[in-house]
Amino acid sequence: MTHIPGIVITGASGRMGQMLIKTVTDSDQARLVGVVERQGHDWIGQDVGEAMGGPALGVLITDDPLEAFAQAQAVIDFTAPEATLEFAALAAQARCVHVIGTTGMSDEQIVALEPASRHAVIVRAGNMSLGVNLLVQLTKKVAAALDEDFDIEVIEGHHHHKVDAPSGTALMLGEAAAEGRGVKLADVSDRGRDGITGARKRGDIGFHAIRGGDIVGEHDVLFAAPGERIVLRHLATDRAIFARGALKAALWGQGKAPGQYDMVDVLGL
Ligand SMILES: NC(=O)c1ccc[n+]([C@@H]2O[C@H](COP(=O)([O-])OP(=O)(O)OC[C@H]3O[C@@H](n4cnc5c(N)ncnc54)[C@H](O)[C@@H]3O)[C@@H](O)[C@H]2O)c1
Ligand SMILES: O=C(O)C1=N[C@H](C(=O)O)CCC1
Repeated sequence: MTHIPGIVITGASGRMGQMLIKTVTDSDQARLVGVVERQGHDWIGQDVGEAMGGPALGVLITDDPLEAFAQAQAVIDFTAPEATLEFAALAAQARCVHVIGTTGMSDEQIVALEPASRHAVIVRAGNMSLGVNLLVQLTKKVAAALDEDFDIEVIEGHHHHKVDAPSGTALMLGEAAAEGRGVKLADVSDRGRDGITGARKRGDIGFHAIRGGDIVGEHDVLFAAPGERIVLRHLATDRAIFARGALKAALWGQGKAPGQYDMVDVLGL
């Protein structure tokens, strides 16, 4: 019996799914024990290595998540909100650590994760990279140090396939800025201005989304005052940074008490 945790990757054919499969198979700290795709996908039943255009990995792609989770100690899930909710219940049933990278979840969907987190560890973050999670801490500090003479705007850019806006990362940065200022983001959030909007409201936190080409993920937090500006910036150039963070979270979660955690917990920031 090996103590190396067995990992299941959901959304196997996706941009992040394939990156996660590579990251787990390259690691000597984890074993790939299952991969899941949605029902009807043409990868179902194939060996995942061959489906990805490489050598066989001895792991067949399934559309039965519970069967896969039952063999595993952790599930790494970068899919879509409805799928993630279903996987949370099944991962809890299998007592697997559930690492959630999926973004675009509504407030109601986030609340709906609560029952699963009473039985299993959930680590959820809109961005699993070390750099962004450090930027979140910096944003909180800078926002706490400056007053409302500094207008805060979060500007993000992603590839043209991305379906949700603002990005999960932009929302993390907005939350951090609001927390630093001691306000609730919901009370000050101003998303994507268009038309005769009137002058900017003092204290608002603005969000803007660029979508184009193959941008992996770019985030600026702008603090703009009369006469000076500060820009905090993170540029992702390789999805491997998200996959490495997710694997770290899956390993960190082993043996932890059931509950909801984030990358600040995992990275000890
Ligand atoms: N937290 C982070 O660090 C981070 C980083 C990158 C992407 N993301 C998020 O991860 C998610 C996926 O991004 P992507 O670019 O890989 O998208 P993608 O569209 O390339 O991949 C999503 C995959 O999920 C699969 N899927 C959907 N429903 C499913 C179901 N019910 N069962 C099994 N598989 C299912 C799809 O078939 C697809 O293969 C998005 O929400 C994105 O914002 C988060
Ligand atoms: O490619 C994506 O989609 C990404 N999503 C996350 C977000 O919404 O912030 C992280 C960056 C890449």
